[in-house]
Amino acid sequence: MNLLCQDFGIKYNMENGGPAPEIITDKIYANTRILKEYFIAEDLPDVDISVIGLSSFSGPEGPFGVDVFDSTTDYVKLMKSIFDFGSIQKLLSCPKFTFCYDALHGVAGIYAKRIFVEELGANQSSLLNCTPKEDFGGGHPDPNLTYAKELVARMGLGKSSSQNEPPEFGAAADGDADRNMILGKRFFVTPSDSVAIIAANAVEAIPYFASGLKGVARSMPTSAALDVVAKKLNLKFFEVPTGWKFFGNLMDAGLCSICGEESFGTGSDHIREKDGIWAVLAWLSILAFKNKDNLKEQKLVTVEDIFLGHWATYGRHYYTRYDYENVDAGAAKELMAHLVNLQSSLPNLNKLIKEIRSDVSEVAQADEFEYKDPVDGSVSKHQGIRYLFVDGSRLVFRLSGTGSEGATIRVYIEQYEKDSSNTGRDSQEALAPLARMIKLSKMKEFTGRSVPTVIT
Ligand SMILES: O=P(O)(O)OC[C@H]1O[C@H](O)[C@H](O)[C@@H](O)[C@@H]1O
Repeated sequence: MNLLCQDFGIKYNMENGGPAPEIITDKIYANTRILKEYFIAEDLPDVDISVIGLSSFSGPEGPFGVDVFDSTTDYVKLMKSIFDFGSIQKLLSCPKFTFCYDALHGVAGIYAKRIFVEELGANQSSLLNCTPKEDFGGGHPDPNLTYAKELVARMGLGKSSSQNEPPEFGAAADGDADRNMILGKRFFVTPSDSVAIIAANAVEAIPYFASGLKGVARSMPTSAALDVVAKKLNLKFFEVPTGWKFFGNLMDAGLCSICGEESFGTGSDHIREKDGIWAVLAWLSILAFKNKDNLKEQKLVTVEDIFLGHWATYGRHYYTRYDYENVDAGAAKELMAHLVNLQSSLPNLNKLIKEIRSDVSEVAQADEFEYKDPVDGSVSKHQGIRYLFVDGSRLVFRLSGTGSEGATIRVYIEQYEKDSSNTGRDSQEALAPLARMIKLSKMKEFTGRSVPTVIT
């Protein structure tokens, strides 16, 4: 990677293994447009990647080797340097603590067997879909309430007909194991809350963070649950555009220890990507810490108990995301332009809001999110259209950068509730008045859609 950067004449540290910054991907793209030919080494024998060892070859530029190694061994070593495996082991061996991990037939299965079963002593029956399959067993390896169906049913969420008592703790990973979903018994953990709770408990529960957090960060559309933790704990805080590369810069500069995105990505500065297994170990560490003097008691501290305690201290950020998938790309662009237009006059905007629902608070600030990287000074514009309300609520519109057909419009709806007697409501119900504000976007008129394709 370093070579690549030198070739491009750019001074960028890409040895950190994180996603490439735009300046590099732009250069790569430019190169693909001037490439005239490439060579294929047709007679290179296959390397059996199921066998560990070094294979030597000779090529036109001299001898070279292909080293096949077991990446789980390196990963286990790294995780052992971060977490207290002994305390997690005690938790997992407590008969009252039940656990379920769903790898959705992705690569996480290999790591789950090695870490949760072999290293930490979890029961083999705790693992669901942990054999990696090329077609993911016909499923879609996305760790969310829609696609992790089996886990969701086992955890007592959704329309489960099972009579069995759900496990205390459940988690899932996506196909390449960088994203995660965390669940408690009959309890969904939003990714925005997950990173906030990990940050609030990291110093006490995770040895790697024992000397304190350098700072925390979230992507713009992720809820502000992390902001209130940072404020109370007096931590450096960053709000960055969507995309992990922005966290990497902060981490390389020693400014950020823990970060997360609403799109089920959570991680720390141990690497420069999100890490699905790390997130599960972080949650197991918090549960182990909260239960350290409690394992022989009648009742364990549950995921839900941790949430109730957290909301009592920090308040709750009700949060939901609506996705309108595969809409006409032109219509999506027009809708976004209309939303930007609406921002030109706050009085007019607030008049429209009151006409839709008089009990929704006024917009105090409306803008397109723009980020100036504090490390390299680069500026990223048009990173989502924000409506920030006087009472701390937010409505954010963004075009997905990963959708495969047409355009996907994401709408993020968030409302802050400080009063602890009001933090236990159903989030769709609590957010219903604010969700009506989607009308501002003329969604139906532009796209023909009156309901989202997916609600998370
Ligand atoms: O643009 P979206 O479809 O919302 O996807 C956003 C996500 O894209 C990729 O998966 C990146 O690795 C994530 O860091 C980012 O959150």
